[in-house]
Amino acid sequence: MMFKILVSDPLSEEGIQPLRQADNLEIILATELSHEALLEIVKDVDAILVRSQTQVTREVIEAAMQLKMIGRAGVGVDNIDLEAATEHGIIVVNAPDGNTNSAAEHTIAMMTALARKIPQAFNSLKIGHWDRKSFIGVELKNKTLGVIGLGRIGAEVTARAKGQRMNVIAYDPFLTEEKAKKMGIGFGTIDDVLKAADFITVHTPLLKETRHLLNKEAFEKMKDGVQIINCARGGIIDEDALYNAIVSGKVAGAALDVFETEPFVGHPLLDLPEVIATPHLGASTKEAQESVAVDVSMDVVNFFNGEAVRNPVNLPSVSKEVLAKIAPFLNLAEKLGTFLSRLTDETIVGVTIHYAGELADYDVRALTRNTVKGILKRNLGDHVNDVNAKFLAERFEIKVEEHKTTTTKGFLNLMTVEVRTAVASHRVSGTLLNGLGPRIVKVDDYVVDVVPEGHLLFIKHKDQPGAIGRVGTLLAAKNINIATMQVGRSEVGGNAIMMLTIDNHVAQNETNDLTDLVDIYEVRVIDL
Ligand SMILES: NC(=O)C1=CN([C@@H]2O[C@H](COP(=O)(O)OP(=O)(O)OC[C@H]3O[C@@H](n4cnc5c(N)ncnc54)[C@H](O)[C@@H]3O)[C@@H](O)[C@H]2O)C=CC1
Ligand SMILES: O=C(O)CCC(=O)C(=O)O
Repeated sequence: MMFKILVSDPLSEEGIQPLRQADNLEIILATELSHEALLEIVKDVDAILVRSQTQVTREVIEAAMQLKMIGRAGVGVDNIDLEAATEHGIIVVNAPDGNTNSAAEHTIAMMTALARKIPQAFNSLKIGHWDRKSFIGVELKNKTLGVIGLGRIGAEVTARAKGQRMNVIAYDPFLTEEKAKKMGIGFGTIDDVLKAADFITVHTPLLKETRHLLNKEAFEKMKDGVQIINCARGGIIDEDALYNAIVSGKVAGAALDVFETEPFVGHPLLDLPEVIATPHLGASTKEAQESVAVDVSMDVVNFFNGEAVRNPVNLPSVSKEVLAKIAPFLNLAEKLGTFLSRLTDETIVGVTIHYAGELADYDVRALTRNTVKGILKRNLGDHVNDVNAKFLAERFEIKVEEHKTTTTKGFLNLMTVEVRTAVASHRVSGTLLNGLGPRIVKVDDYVVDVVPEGHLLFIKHKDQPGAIGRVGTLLAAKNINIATMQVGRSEVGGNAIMMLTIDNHVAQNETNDLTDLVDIYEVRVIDL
């Protein structure tokens, strides 16, 4: 099968070689598209690869009827509507490591250029002035750099700033005093950083919590003559507040690579001599562009070959080691979900998954997703997948819970899934038997031993002589061949179940006359 991959922002040609080499991918290079042209071209593509220009909005996602994947060759995914992608079951991947170094180097270059007024001096020289008085700078040595956001780039900037003999103080919600000590930097609240720093650089994502993190109040807390660097995302700084803080003399200078609205042209900030700027060039190096394009292309190749992706944004990533351990259970998890969804016609309001034995040691989130996917498939078919399973469960107000216990009776591993409706609950347990594969070992209170595969008939009956024979005779009359049969009962003469595997699918209504038989209460067709 061929998949169409739209590359709608300029990506390094060397970097997209993995796409070109894949024989199931057709690449469409179409950059600088108008909004209308983008809406048209996405209609039949299977994946879109972007940098930061293309706005992958809900409208674009909803116009792309075949879309399965969005790849961001870079870190920030604020140009992609993640909620809409997740809702539509579209996986979003990014390339979080490939441009870290370039962005950190750009930050240091901007800070140095700012401190020494290099762009301003160059502009002056270009128009014929040999002016050595107007461009007195400051040294970086012994100045304090405040780093807000100590992730990949923030940490690289910190290491380089220390090389410049700067003191660094950082704030990040995940930074501990111990870690700061180990890194040889100061640790504090955001206010401590704002108050202490001579230079402040931001390296957070743009989130609700970080929008306008540097606003009027924040500038008021800073030292007089502070200088600001932003090579992360435009909206982190309130540009109007920055403008006022520069004009008032509070802020001595700002180096900006990113802006609230891009392209950023004709803005009053650009008229201020204290401001230097680049047009979002943090990641614009040959090395970074090649690296991010390779990373995202490899994930596209993996995805369309049915393999796990390395850098999912709207799915928790699973390490290779964890995946190797849980992979054999993924199929079992989905089958248990599918099985349970067929045991009731009532609305499911809750799902609890008990992981026991060796499963208790694993990161089982992928198994939970697969179980929920199996449950929802009955009504949603292909509309539910790994990406949107939990999202859809939330939307349908189905409460999903996980429990773990290291002890199991008789099994090395056991997954028990319970679904609750307003009137009843049902449980099914499954295990992976060493060398024998998956088995369903319990349904509600009945112990069974069934391979979860193919076409099943689940029959509730009364434990009476003749019940099984009557079912066999009627199925034979319908030319339905029984491949295997399991029987379980709660007590002699009490309620019992039969689980039959049959050779071909039968429709539920073809089994209606089975319930007319004496002592047969309920028949459910389950295709696994
Ligand atoms: N100018 C450019 O071309 C480039 C810009 N970027 C941008 O740089 C930023 C940082 O990227 P990475 O370091 O790769 O991301 P990262 O995810 O490794 O680090 C972000 C850090 O920000 C911290 N953070 C989140 N909320 C915070 C808050 N309220 N206050 C303080 N810290 C907070 C997080 O805990 C995390 O440690 C992103 O916005 C990314 O989009 C990245 C590459 C190139
Ligand atoms: O693609 C680019 O050049 C921008 C990179 C960027 O901003 C990011 O990775 O977050």
